[in-house]
Amino acid sequence: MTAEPVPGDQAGPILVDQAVAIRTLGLVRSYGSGETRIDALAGVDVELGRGRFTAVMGPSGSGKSTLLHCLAGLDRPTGGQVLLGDTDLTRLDERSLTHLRRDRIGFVFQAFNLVPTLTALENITLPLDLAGRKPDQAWLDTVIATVGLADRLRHKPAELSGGQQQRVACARALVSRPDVVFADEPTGNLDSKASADVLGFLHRSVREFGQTVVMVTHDPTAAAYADRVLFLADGRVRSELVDPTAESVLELMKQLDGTA
Ligand SMILES: Nc1ncnc2c1ncn2[C@@H]1O[C@H](COP(=O)(O)OP(=O)(O)OP(=O)(O)O)[C@@H](O)[C@H]1O
Repeated sequence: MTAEPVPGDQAGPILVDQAVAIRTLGLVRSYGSGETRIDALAGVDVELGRGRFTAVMGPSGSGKSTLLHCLAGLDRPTGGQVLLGDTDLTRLDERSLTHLRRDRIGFVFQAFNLVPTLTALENITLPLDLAGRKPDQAWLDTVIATVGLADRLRHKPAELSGGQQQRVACARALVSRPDVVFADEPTGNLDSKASADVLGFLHRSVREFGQTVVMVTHDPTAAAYADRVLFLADGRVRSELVDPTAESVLELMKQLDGTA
């Protein structure tokens, strides 16, 4: 592990652990003010490992999506810091944040979010096209082969099944080799076979390509694909499991429910 100071940090140098892809310090996201104020995140300190698959779970309203959106630079926290490597997202202006999302972050959403008028291949290469970058052909071929879409590349999203569409979205997220891929309920709209395909692919991207993946899910079976599961409650990290199984996740969910 090597460490280096974070440039420009007012509270003094923070050591950056190179094994950590992204970390938060005292992360707060509040909505509203006065009596109607809601702290969606009420002080979250987490370190998410590089080349690791982390799942985020917790009851509805516990802050999972808010955390994911703050980590991915899609939402602005009201307090604390988000450090992607040595970049503090909370200090970036909108333009820099847009570039950071384009160049260093990949997304997979529950609703696939593909462009309907583009083919599967055009959807996959869209982030690179928008950035004016040429795809690394060997890497593109590897990603397409891994998601098993080689014979579907000329199809438009409406001609693909939900599972195939989500595999296109996964390939699109990976093709620029982002620092982190964020997946928000990626299997929420899929049947169990298609879910297993998508989760298997995310898992392989971590194991074989060293990708860092952070996924929000309600499903213990999905969480079991991760290396680590964080459990949120009331905007805070309440507990965690390393090397989870569906059974150990379910068991901890029951315990946490009982003590809520
Ligand atoms: N734009 C907003 N304005 C006001 N309150 C919000 C907003 N977005 C989220 N919240 C509130 O913040 C809290 C956390 O919401 P969040 O969507 O992060 O929870 P979640 O754990 O992802 O829930 P779910 O599992 O239902 O998707 C909730 O109480 C929610 O109502």
